[in-house]
Amino acid sequence: MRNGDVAVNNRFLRACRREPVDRVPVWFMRQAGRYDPEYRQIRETHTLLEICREPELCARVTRMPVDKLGVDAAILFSDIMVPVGAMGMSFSLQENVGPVMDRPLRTDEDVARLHAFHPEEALPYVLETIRHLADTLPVPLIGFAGGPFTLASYMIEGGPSRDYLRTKTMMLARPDLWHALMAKLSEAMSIYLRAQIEAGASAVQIFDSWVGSLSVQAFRAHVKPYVQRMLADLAPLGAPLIYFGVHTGELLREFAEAGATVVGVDWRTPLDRARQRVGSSVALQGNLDPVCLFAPPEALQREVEAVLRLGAESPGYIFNLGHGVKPTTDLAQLQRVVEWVHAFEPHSPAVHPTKEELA
Ligand SMILES: Cc1c2[nH]c(c1CCC(=O)O)Cc1[nH]c(c(CCC(=O)O)c1C)Cc1[nH]c(c(CCC(=O)O)c1C)Cc1[nH]c(c(C)c1CCC(=O)O)C2
Repeated sequence: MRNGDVAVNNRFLRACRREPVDRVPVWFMRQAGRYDPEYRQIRETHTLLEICREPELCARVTRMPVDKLGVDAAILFSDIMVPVGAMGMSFSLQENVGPVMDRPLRTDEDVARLHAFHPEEALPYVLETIRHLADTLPVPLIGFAGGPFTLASYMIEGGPSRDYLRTKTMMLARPDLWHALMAKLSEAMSIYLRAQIEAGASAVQIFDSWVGSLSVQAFRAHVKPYVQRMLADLAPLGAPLIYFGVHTGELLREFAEAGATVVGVDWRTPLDRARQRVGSSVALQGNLDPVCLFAPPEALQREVEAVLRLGAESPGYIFNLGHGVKPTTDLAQLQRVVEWVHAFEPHSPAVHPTKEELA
């Protein structure tokens, strides 16, 4: 694969497709962010949404971790809330808090007012950024959108939440309204992701970060059909489809069944257990605890290697954190992790302690 004169490193895409790889591919959720002094400097003069709206700057920020860390994929710099604005709900991104809606979504009228959007018309800058990156990056570009539960939770709660009380109450008390909302969100995000792939994203990730707050039964009844529909709509495009949320150990099998081709795993579930749950037809991505990046290098290296041994046991594995890079992380620690992941021999049989050694 080439971009003009640049050869594109495709080990990330090969691993997504469970094909043999020379090295385990690695990228980090939130790999462009406040841990990087250059990013903090840009943020002194631009808000996050301003960066998103300026294709040249947005492409530069997207590319920074590729050049600084040596990761095997870039992820579009944007936010899951960007298309929420295009659907007619205004919000702000508050530092150290997250998205806060100007007016939360609570009533039938609020759901009726939410509208579909044409990505080329409503968010032309996103697609322009993707086109520019797809022509110039030395690694594949991952596009993304928020998952329907996570977007609904911000809309309904009005901001971050601990217990998703209003969201789950709507699900139970007003199933008709809930289903209307899920249908609108999943359809809009599926159109948005399709546009990203058509503009040049090689893979997409659905960040349903907070869906792990649901029981397996609630996920099956109230969310899974919509995720399944999104994934089925996108499957014919041939791009790998990553589905991720935190606290989702019990849901991993459901994610694979819903049609994800790559399942993201947080740090709570060991990757061998995740593999048992999802079967052999999908790839896995994860799952170093982001807090391990605050450990001394020797301790960090042990943790990275422990993750690699479990993850690389079967084909189709992408190294990542179990959630996003924390803002106070040391950039040098991320560089070390990339080096160690790339030094690991993916095909060497994992070294298991013998029964005698364990005894
Ligand atoms: C839940 C969620 C959001 N946004 C996103 C999610 C899903 C991933 C996850 O679970 O973390 C997705 C997201 N947000 C951002 C990206 C960029 C791409 C990347 O490097 O991963 C991605 C993939 C930029 C951003 N989006 C945000 C930042 C924080 C830094 C800044 O304000 O510049 C970044 C880099 C703001 C944001 N936006 C959101 C939150 C919770 C926050 C953090 C608030 C804070 O810590 O100040 C909503």
